Parts: sequence; structure tokens; C-alpha cells
Amino acid sequence: MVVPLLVAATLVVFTIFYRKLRYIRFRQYAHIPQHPTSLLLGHLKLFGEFMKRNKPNAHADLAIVSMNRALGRPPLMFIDMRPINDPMVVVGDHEIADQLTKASKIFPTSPPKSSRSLERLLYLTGQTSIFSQHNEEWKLLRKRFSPGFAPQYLITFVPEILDKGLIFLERLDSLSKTEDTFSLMSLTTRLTFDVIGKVVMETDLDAQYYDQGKIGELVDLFETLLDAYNGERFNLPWWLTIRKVRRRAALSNRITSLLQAIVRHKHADLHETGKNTVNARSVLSLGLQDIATLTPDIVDETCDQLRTFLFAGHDTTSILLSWVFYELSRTPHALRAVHAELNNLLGPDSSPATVRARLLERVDLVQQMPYISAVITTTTPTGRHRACDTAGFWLHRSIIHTDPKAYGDTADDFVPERWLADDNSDAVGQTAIPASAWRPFERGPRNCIGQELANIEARVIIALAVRRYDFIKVGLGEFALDEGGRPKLDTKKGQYKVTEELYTTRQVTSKPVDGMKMRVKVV
Ligand code: HEM
Repeated sequence: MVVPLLVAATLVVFTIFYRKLRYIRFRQYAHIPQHPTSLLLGHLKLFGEFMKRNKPNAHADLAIVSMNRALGRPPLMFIDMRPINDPMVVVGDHEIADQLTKASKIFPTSPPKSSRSLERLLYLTGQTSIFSQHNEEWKLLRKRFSPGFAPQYLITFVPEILDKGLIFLERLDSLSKTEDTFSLMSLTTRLTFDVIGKVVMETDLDAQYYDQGKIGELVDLFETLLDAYNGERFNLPWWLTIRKVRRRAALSNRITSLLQAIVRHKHADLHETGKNTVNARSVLSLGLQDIATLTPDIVDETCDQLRTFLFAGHDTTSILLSWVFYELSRTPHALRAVHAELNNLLGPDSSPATVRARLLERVDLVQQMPYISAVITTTTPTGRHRACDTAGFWLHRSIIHTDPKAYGDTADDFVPERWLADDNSDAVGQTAIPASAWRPFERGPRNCIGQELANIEARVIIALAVRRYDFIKVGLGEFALDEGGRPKLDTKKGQYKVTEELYTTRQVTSKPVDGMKMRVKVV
């Protein structure tokens, strides 16, 4: 009697499970365009095949782009990675992306981000980060810290950005003498750390020492923490990465201790000694200005915002700078236009001392660089998830930014001119390209708080460096040469041909796979 009952029960359970599985694989999201799926693995196997066809260590993003193109570029594409990852709807259409980032009745501060992505970044950004909060908590944080990111404050940091930029130049000068190959990403990462430390906390992070013994402890810890994310090609659940998670937690605690000391010190300066009140202009000072009593909760919450700013503020800007110098080195007409703009604005003497003096005398010149602005607009990198409801929506900026419907036949090419507005002003929103098709900083209420800082920083560094050096790519992405040893020009694209295209990998965000290997020569 028992055996038939057990067999019957097993059959019932199996049937329920089978019907449920059939439902979630074949019917639940059948209305959304997708590749053929499998009962057991969903799209996992297919995704694996696209990953295999990719270049070594290429970012998973690139496999998603290929999957979208193979399906005829649908505006929405469903990918089922259950049980390894949440099911996702890849959004490749800028108008739909705009709908998803708007405030609405259901999501007054726009849809929340994917919990899997937030969980992964937790040790970099902290539990109460502005990045992960929603609704009222988020509104209060954004209100508290926004003044520090206002253009009128940021522009007062041009002297500090110049000083940090000169250290970057010293390093490039010495690399020019030795003719060594180096990672431009390592240099721009250290530079942008130095800048963000000043802007956010008025603190010297001592990031640009190349003797590891001298480098600031906070930067050292942050770099080690970022290294603890390397090698993860996609978001895995915590139970598959327990050892890494423990290591990240330990490093994160040490970073918190250092930041707590900085917050307490700054608060005392502002409210007890009265030292800094008049000149308080860093993001931290402005954020602490109205807080009379520093409770442990406020200290912790402020530390979470600082670590978020330190991470978000250095990472993407360093990537942007690396790609800018590379793309300009490849695109002679764009490089000539940048030189002409700087000669016109700052004078023909491109020595660092003269550029510095001129920008100190007229900081407003930083905001008058339309061609450089177009170069930055073209190069600003892509990345990051955003999700809502049960199926995550992945606003796929790599697909949106190469959509021929918005960008025409040259969607995949480096064309700064497409961003030049007729009236010579800063471009986005004033050209034929729909404003919502350009979203590297995202749009809507949760757009990037640091967009203006990234822009100012990039313009100052480009102004200092671009006329002083020839950047020469080595390895991936290096130029194809003719018989005479000269780079071959692709006349249609206006760019030098390369032996093999440089591509991106995942190192927390999306970075050039080789760290942007370069040599440099003082011109
Ligand atoms: C080229 C440089 C940068 C790029 C491409 C970039 C990109 C982005 C993007 C796409 C988002 C939205 C993320 C999402 O919706 O999930 C974002 C948010 C954010 N970014 Fe940036 N960012 C850059 C520079 C900076 C800088 C310099 C800071 C300075 C601290 C910063 C701080 C933040 C913060 C705090 C948020 C969260 C804002 C909120 O949720 O209210 N970013 N960034």
C-alpha cells in the first residue's frame, strides 16, 4: 500500500514541477521577443555559446549585444538565466528606456535597481548608499548631497584638478623618457582617485605614488577591494562566491574605519573648531553643514555615501579618459580639431605651466570647449543594470548607443561631429539625435549626480595632456601599418585601421581588456 502511494505522490509532485517549469520557460514571458529556450536551462546554454564566440575575457555585455543583433535588434529581448540569475528583459530602445527611468505613480523615484546588482556592489557602496536607496530615504540623501555637485561649486575645484593633473603629467613625462609600455587605465585610475578625494572630502588620497609603500591607505584598500571583484564575468549568487564575499567584507570594514575618522574630523572642523565653515565646499562639508550632532547612524550613513562617491567618482571617469586618449590617437581629424580648439582658447603654448596659468586665470574656459565636449559625449562609457518588478529590465546602453535608428549608418563609429550643435554650444539635445538615445549617465530622477564633475575633470585633463603627448597603442587595438611603416587610414571612418579591435572586459564595470596598454612620447 505504501509503495503505490509513494509512487503516486512522486508522480503528482513531478507533474506539478514539470507543468510549472514548462510554464515559466515557455509561457510566462512568451510575449517578449527571445531566442529559442530550453526546458532545463532556459537561455543559459545559448548565452554560454555566445560567450564562447566572444574574444577571450570579453565582457558579457558584448554577448548580449550579439544575441540582440542575431534576433534582428528587437527593442525588448527576454533572457532566461534561471536559476543562476534573475530573468531579464534587455531594453535596446531609448524611448522604452526613458519610460522606465521616469518617476511614476508606482515608482515615485523611478523603478528600483536589481537586488542582485546591488548585493554585488554592497561592499563598495555600503548598505545605505544613495545608489541603492529608494523613495523618501533616497530623496533626503540626494537633497543633502546635490549642492556639492552643483556646477558653481565644482568649477572652484579646477585648481585642485590641475594640480592632480600635473602629477599625472609628470608620470607620463618619465614614461616618455623610458619608452616603457604601461597601462593607461592604471594611471587614469590613480589620477581620478586623487581628484575625487579632493572634491568629495577635501582630502589628499596620495593615489599617484608609484612606490606602493607611499600610496595612501584608503586608495590601497580600495584597489585591493576592486581586485577582489576581478575574474567574475557575470553576477553569481553569494553562495557560489562565499570566500570572495568574506574577503570583500573584511576590506570593506577597514575602509569604513578610515572613512569614519574622516567624517568625525570634518564634522569637528565645521561645528566645533569653526575652522572650515566659510570655505566649506567639498561634498562632505556641504553634506555635514546642517547636521549639528553627529550620531553613530549619521556617521555610518555618511561613510556609505563617501565610499559610493569614491567608487562611482573614480571608476567611470578613469575609463572615459583612457578611451578619449586612445580614440583621439586613432582619429587624426578629431585630434587636429581638439588641438585647434585648445590653441584658440588657451594660446599656442601647450606647456603644462602655461595651460595651468591660463585656466587658473579664466576657469570659465573649461565650459567653452564644444569640440572637446563632443569628443567626451561620444566616448563616455556604458554600463550597469537597472531593474524593476519580477523580471529585471536591463537598460542596455551598449545596444541603445549603437542603434542605427538613432545614430544612422555610423552608429558603431567614433564620430564626435554628430554632437556638434549648429550654434556651437554643448551638444546633447540640440542635434538631430533624440536626447533619450544618449544615456551614459542615465536619465530621470536617478541620473548620475556626478556628471558635471566627470565633464569638468575630463576637459581639464584633456587640455593639459592632449597637445603634449603622442599616445601609441600597443598590442590589441594598435595601428595596422603600410609598407613604409605608416598607419593605414580608413578614409571612410577617418580613423587608423587596427590589427585587432580593442574590446572591453568586466572589472566591476566595463574596462578595456588590456588595461589600455600604451607607450607615450612628449611631442
Ligand atoms: C564618465 C563618468 C560617469 C559615468 C559614465 C557615470 C554613470 C552613471 C550612471 C549610468 C548612473 C545611473 C546608475 C543606474 O541607474 O543604475 C550613475 C549614478 C551615479 N553616479 Fe555616476 N557616472 C560617472 C561619474 C560619476 C562621478 C564623477 C560621480 C561622483 C561622485 C558619480 C556618482 C554617481 C552616484 C552617486 C550615482 C547614484 C545617483 C542616485 O542614485 O541618485 N558618477 N552614474
